[in-house]
Amino acid sequence: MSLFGCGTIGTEVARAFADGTINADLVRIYDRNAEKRQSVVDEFRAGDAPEPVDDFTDLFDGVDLVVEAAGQSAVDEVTVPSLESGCDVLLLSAGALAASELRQQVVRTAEREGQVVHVPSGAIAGLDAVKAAALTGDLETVSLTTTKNPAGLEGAPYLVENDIDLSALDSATTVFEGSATEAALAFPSNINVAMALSLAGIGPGGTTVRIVADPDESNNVHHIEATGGMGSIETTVRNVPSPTNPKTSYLAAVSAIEKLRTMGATVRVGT
Ligand SMILES: NC(=O)C1=CN([C@@H]2O[C@H](COP(=O)(O)OP(=O)(O)OC[C@H]3O[C@@H](n4cnc5c(N)ncnc54)[C@H](O)[C@@H]3O)[C@@H](O)[C@H]2O)C=CC1
Ligand SMILES: O=C([O-])CC(=O)C(=O)O
Repeated sequence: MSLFGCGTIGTEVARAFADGTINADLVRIYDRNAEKRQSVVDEFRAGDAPEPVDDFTDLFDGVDLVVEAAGQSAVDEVTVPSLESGCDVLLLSAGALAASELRQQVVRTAEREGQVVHVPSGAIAGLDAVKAAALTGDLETVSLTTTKNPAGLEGAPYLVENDIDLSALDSATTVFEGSATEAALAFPSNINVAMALSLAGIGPGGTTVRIVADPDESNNVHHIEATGGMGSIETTVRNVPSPTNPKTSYLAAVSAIEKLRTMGATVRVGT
């Protein structure tokens, strides 16, 4: 496998290769920041380390899967070339697929090339049930309410464009309501989970998203509600943020690791 993105999630994923949790080889790594590449190499014993490359197109040769853990712009750059080079992809920055043109291009390319696009559950719980409910054809509503400390939302384009100053908040405040499509553009680094939920359920146009900034909340909280002919589903995850990136829940990295680990497992539990 190869890794695109050596930040918070990429480093945790690399550690899982280094300590044998994932029973496969990490062959090459890429990040636009050379220091980040080197710090991932340093996670490995000499001789076992992946090769750091400074051009992402060098990730593909002889590799079966590329893990993207960088950002929405990276999904745009790397997904189609990976698929065309015979690699499956695992996308953490799934919100990029809110752009329907890219989503269609990715799906068409994967179909044509016979490759697979993996979107892990990431920082949320319940995609197994939502997927099964969607299969019945009568899943009616799916909503996600995400509550983060202002530190986990800072810098989002929607807040900047609308002059929303989170430092002025003294209580929980809804800062955004809209579809998952709108949320992915408004909060590209905060709400990739909404796209995973959309792809599992009723699509990004029909999935509704509410984002709450709460100065008294220290966790990244994701509450899903889904209703339909099968009954109703509710899940809440209260995630501990990653120490190196408060936007990113620690569970997101572990979810990707578990996805990669079970690709080679004999017993695979869950939908
Ligand atoms: N699906 C999910 O549940 C979750 C997804 N995410 C997403 O996963 C991605 C990674 O998250 P973190 O590791 O916390 O971010 P991070 O900011 O800690 O690390 C990202 C790394 O990617 C590199 N990078 C970014 N864009 C790049 C590009 N276009 N080309 C080359 N290198 C690039 C940066 O230099 C940095 O080292 C983000 O897009 C984040 O929004 C985060 C949390 C949950
Ligand atoms: O890690 C989280 O809690 C969710 C997140 O940032 C995302 O989906 O982009």
